[in-house]
Amino acid sequence: MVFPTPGRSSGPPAAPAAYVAIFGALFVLILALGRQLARLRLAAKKYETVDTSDRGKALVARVRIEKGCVVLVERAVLSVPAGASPIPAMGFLGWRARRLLESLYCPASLAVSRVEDGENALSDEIGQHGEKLQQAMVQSGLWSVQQAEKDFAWVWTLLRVWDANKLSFASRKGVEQGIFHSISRLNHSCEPNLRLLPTGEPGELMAVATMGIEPGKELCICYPEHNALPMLHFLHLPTSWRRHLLQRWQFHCCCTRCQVPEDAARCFQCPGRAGCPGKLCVRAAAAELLAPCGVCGFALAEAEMQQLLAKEATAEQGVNDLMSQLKSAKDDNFPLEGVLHLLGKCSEAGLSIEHWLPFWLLSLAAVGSSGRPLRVAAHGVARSTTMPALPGTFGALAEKAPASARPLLLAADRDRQRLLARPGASTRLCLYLTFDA
Ligand SMILES: C[S@@+](CC[C@H](N)C(=O)[O-])C[C@H]1O[C@@H](n2cnc3c(N)ncnc32)[C@H](O)[C@@H]1O
Repeated sequence: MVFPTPGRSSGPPAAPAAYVAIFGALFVLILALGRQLARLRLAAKKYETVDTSDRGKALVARVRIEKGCVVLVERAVLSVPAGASPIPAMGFLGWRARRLLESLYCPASLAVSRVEDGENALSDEIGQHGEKLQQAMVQSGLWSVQQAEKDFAWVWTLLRVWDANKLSFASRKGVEQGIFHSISRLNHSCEPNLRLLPTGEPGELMAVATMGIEPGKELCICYPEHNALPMLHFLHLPTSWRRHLLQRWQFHCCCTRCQVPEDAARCFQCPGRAGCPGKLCVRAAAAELLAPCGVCGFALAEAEMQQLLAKEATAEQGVNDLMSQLKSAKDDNFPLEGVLHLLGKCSEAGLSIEHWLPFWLLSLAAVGSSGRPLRVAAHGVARSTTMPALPGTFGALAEKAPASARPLLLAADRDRQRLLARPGASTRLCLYLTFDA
């Protein structure tokens, strides 16, 4: 005796036409849902991609974006541990990822290897114009000699894309480098309005607004997130130095800050009427001369300007010597006295507190007097540009500092108290980066 299987109809089989109709209807429904979801996602997107006349494509805000808002979260299309060659990973890319990467900005050659890039620069591995690429592909073990010859063109394209678009970031796996579909479209600015932060997930980053952004405004990040010096962020450097470091990306920065003739990182206290809070800034392009005071209009004669610039150069020489000393310094012999002495020299030279030399020395002094290991503090600032609030104040430091260093220390103390008094100031104090204040 044959029993019907439970759930199975014992009646005549359904007509194939009915199945086709059901599957057809389901397919149409899924398509419509997909389209609706895509539309919703687009509506929720806070940015759009536009073409610019001088810096390729750019992302601009579609809506008003509030400070602290997460503008986008994205997983890298391709990521590898920092310093590792991306060539083997390229051998495993699917066609969709390849197409996506091929659509990103692609320069004609690789950036020249620079000391600050460390070892294993891509241009060292394969030559600036890909001369040694086929050899590197075969050495990776993923390509035969014949296949390397065939795939050369697209791997060479992807490597240039990689070199121009890769970003370094920390994740649970350690420091990684990766390229992204949207994040890699963000241009650089020396007054960025976004900061990239790791979400903690491997290969994932989020872009957070560091200020309120109006619709139509370009969204920008700061490319060299690593410090140029221990505890001095790239954004505090003088224009000429920023320009030098940006050569790594092979472009001349056309952000608004770089277009302004006065260099805010090289300013002197106004020597005009007593107590004038104004500054005289170096004009970056015009043969090292100073612009008149923005507050009282006081202007120096050329000979006096030369004198001030000579004093600045002497202070800078002292700082260069300190840098060499710091490179070999151990955590337990932090040269605090040397730092305070140099701060005094900066004060005597009339440098304003925003000038990069005193700014850097003040940061060092704060860490040096807190008893924190220099290495830990420098790393904290390099990765996040924020520092845990330091226990001591600049005021306390001023008591034991040479008299010449006191004016700058006391001014820094007032600034710090003002920062701490702001609503929302937390125990994590953004001491060194005031651009997003
Ligand atoms: C990661 S891509 C950014 C997106 C790129 N604009 C595009 O069209 O896809 C980096 C390149 O954009 C250009 N770029 C980015 N920021 C710039 C800036 N501030 N000034 C000039 N060019 C810039 C440079 O050509 C740089 O190599």
